[in-house]
Amino acid sequence: MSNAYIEVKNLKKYFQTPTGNLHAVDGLDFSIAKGKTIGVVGESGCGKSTTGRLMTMLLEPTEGEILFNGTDVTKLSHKGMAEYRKKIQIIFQDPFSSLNPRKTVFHSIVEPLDIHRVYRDKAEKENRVYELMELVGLSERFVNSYPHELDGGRRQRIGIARALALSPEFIVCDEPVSALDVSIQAQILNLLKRLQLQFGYTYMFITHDLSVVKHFTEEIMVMYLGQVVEKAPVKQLFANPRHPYTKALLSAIPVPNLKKKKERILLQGEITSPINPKNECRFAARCSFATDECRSSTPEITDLGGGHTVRCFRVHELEEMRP
Ligand SMILES: Nc1ncnc2c1ncn2[C@@H]1O[C@H](COP(=O)(O)OP(=O)(O)OP(=O)(O)O)[C@@H](O)[C@H]1O
Repeated sequence: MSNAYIEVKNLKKYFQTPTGNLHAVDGLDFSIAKGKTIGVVGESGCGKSTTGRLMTMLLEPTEGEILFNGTDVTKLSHKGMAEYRKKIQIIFQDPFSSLNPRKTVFHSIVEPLDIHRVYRDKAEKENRVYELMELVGLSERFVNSYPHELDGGRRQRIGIARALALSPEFIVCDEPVSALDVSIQAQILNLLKRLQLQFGYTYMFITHDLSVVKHFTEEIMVMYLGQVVEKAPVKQLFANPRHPYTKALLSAIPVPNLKKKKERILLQGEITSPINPKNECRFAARCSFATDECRSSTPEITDLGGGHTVRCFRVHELEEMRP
């Protein structure tokens, strides 16, 4: 038996739509070690947020297992689920829409403590709110401010303080910096990193932007239409991406050094529908290397060793073709 802290097996989420079953997440397998971060990357609609919501059980999976310390949380009793919910938290992209505009900073942060009745003593509870504000770098002078009176970075700090309130173990960060200015992005990423070092949090970091996770995660999982097409330790993925889709994503990251100018790979062709997907490689319609085999059967995952896996029929052939 594996001793992974979090282990996900064959996780699926299908949504019923008027035209058929939409395969939002279609057979994910991965694990996360305690205190580490997994990055989940891919274009809009590939199933990143659905994966995050499944991990926090805000959505019920259609199939599959989510083992948390060896316990399958998809099968928890009502009481067991209440305990699990305290250990896992989610930080959303847009704190403005996830915060109640009529609640002050104090009331936003105290809410999870009240819902879970953590403190009987009022003074202790207030102290905890101030402690959380300090942890996330939010000055006490904002305690009675409303979200609209604060900038995006400070609003996200409230979102983080709320997520930390119940002392979680695992935090899903769903595009936590995408709505922020670049200068503020770095501050929030540094804060999340510092908190991880201080409290040993395990993170799932969801983003459409590979450059954001480069210095933040140990491992990256690239998703395309509900499936993982490539998973690797972060350095390996940036140094030697093997799936044509990962290569295209990486080619879109601007490089500051003009001498190292790289060619951007533009993806052409229509994105395959996630509704009742055919038996084919889901990337085939946009892949310039696709063959008849790619258009008539689904590739299995190839294990390249060292934690690097790829879902592509032609992975070895394409490596040989490299200049
Ligand atoms: N409640 C729902 N009902 C029907 N379809 C849904 C539902 N939620 C998500 N989907 C569909 O599932 C697919 C995956 O959506 P998801 O939001 O997980 O993608 P994403 O990668 O997070 O995209 P984005 O970055 O735009 O949020 C999309 O095709 C989306 O339209």
